[in-house]
Amino acid sequence: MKILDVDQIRQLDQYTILNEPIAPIQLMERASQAFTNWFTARFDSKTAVKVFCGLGNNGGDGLAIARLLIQAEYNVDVFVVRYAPRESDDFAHNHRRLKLLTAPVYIENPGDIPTLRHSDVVIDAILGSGISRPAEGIVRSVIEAINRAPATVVSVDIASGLHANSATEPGEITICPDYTITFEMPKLAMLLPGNAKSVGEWHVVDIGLHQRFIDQSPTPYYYTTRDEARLLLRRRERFSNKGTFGHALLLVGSYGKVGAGVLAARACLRSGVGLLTVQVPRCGYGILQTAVPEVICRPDVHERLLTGPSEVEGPALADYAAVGIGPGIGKAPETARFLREVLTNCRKPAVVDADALNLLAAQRDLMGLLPENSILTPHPKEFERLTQRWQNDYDKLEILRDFAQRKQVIVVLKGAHTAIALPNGDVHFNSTGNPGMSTGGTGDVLTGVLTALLAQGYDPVEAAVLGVFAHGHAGDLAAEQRGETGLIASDVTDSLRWSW
Ligand SMILES: NC(=O)C1=CN([C@@H]2O[C@H](COP(=O)(O)OP(=O)(O)OC[C@H]3O[C@@H](n4cnc5c(N)ncnc54)[C@H](OP(=O)(O)O)[C@@H]3O)[C@@H](O)[C@H]2O)[C@@H](O)CC1
Ligand SMILES: [K+]
Repeated sequence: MKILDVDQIRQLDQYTILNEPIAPIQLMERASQAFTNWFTARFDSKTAVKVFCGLGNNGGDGLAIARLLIQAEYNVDVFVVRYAPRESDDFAHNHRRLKLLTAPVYIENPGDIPTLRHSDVVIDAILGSGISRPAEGIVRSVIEAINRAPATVVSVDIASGLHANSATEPGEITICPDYTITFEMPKLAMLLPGNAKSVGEWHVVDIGLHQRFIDQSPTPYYYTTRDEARLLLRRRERFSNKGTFGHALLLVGSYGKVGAGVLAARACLRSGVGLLTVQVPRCGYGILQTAVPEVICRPDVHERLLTGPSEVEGPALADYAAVGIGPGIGKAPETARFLREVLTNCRKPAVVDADALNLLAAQRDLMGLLPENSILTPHPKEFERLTQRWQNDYDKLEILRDFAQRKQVIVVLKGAHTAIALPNGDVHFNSTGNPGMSTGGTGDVLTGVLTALLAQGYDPVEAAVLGVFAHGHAGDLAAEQRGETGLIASDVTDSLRWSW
C-alpha cells in the first residue's frame, strides 16, 4: 500500500471529487460513516461520547460523526473549539445539520473546557492533516486538558497537532490518543517510533478515494499489507526435492553465543530451505548437532571463534545458494578476517546481521565488499554505528535511504514497523510484529528466515519484504498463544506458518 504525503492526499481528495465524481460534502459523509462504523463496533451505545471539533474539515468530520452517533442513539456532547472566526464550507454545512439535533457547546476560553471522566470517550476532531503551524492558545489548552483527563481518546484521521509527514518540533503539543482511525492509508508519522504516544493503536478505514490517482502518485514509502505479502509467497512445487530449495550456509556463534546459531538454524529450516550447513566454532559442534539434527555441521578449527577453516570438507563458499553471517559471532580480529574473506568470495547477495554489522562499522572498508543486494538487518543502534547520529525519525529515514542507495544494499531497520530500505531508495514499512518480540534472539531468527528465502531463489527485495512480514506474523501468532510478556525467540520460529 502506498503512503502519500499531505499534499498528495489533498490532490487525491480533489481528484476523487472530480473524477468519481462525488460532492465534497458526500466524501466527508463517507469518511465520517467509515469512522462511525469502526466506533460503533468498538464502543456500545451507552458510552458517553464527547466530540471535540475544530473549524476545518477534520472538525467537519467530527460534526458529521456526532450526528451519525446521535442517530444511532449514542449519548453525545459536541464541543466546538472556536479559535478563529473562519470555518471551512463543509464544517459550516455539517454545523447547520447538527444544530437540528443538538446544540454544540462553544469553547473560546479555558473556563469553557468541560471536565472529562474516566468513562467518557473523547472523539478528537480538532485538527486534521491540514495543520500548518503549532497548536496554540485555546487549541493548546483543550489538547492539554484532554491529555490530562482519564478518558479514552479516539482521534479522527490523525491526532490533533501531529504533522502527517514532517517532524513535530520540541515544544509542539499533540493529542495523545488511545486510538487513531485514519482515512484510506496510514500517514508516514504513524509508522515512526518517536510518534508512538501521538498515535496510539491505529487502524485504517477505507473511504474509497480514487485508485487511479493513487496508482499514478510517486512515493518512496510503502506499507506491506497482508494481501501484498501473500502475493509474494511462492507455492512449493509438487515435484520437488531438497535441491529445489537451495543449500544455505549460516556462519554463526562463538563461545557463549552458540544459541544464536541454533536459533538462526532452526528458523532457516522452518522457512523452507532445502539443505542447511551451519559453521560454528568447535565448541558449538555438540550443541548444534543435538539441538538441530537436521543441519550439516561444519565445526571451525577454532575452539571458541569463527575463523574460517574446518576439518570437514564442504562446497566452496560461492557454491552455496545463500549465505547468512552474524548471529553470535563476536568481534574478535580472527572473525573480522574471516568476514573479509566471506565478503570477498561471496558474489551472491548475503544476509549480514548482528556482530557482522558491528565489524562492518569498525572496519568501514569492508562495506565496499558487500555483494550488491545483500540484506543488512541492523537494529537502530547497529545502524547508527554504521552511519551517524540522527536528529529525529525523519532524519533517520533520509540517512537510511541514502545508505541503501549508496551501498546498493537492502537495509532492514528493525523495530516497530520495521523499515526496509531498498537500493532504489524506496522504503517498505512492515505491518506485523509486536512488543513481545523485543527480546534476545528474535533477530537471529530473522537472519535464518531471510537466508532461507534467498536460498530458495526469492529475489532479495521480495525476500526482505516477505521475510520480515512472516517473522512479524509468527511473532503475532506466538503472542496470541502466550501473551507478549512471555514470548521468547524460539516461539517465533515455532509459529512460522507461511500462510495468512
Ligand atoms: N482526503 C481525505 O482523506 C479526506 C479528508 N477529510 C478530512 O479533512 C481533514 C483535512 O482537512 P483540512 O485540510 O481542512 O485540515 P484541518 O486540519 O481540519 O484544518 C486545518 C485548518 O485549520 C487551520 N490551521 C492549521 N494549523 C492550525 C493550528 N495549529 N491551529 C489552528 N488552526 C490551524 C488552517 O487554516 P489557516 O488558519 O492556516 O488558514 C486550516 O484551514 C482530514 O484530516 C480529514 O479529517 C475528510 O473530510 C474527507 C476526505
Ligand atoms: K484529529
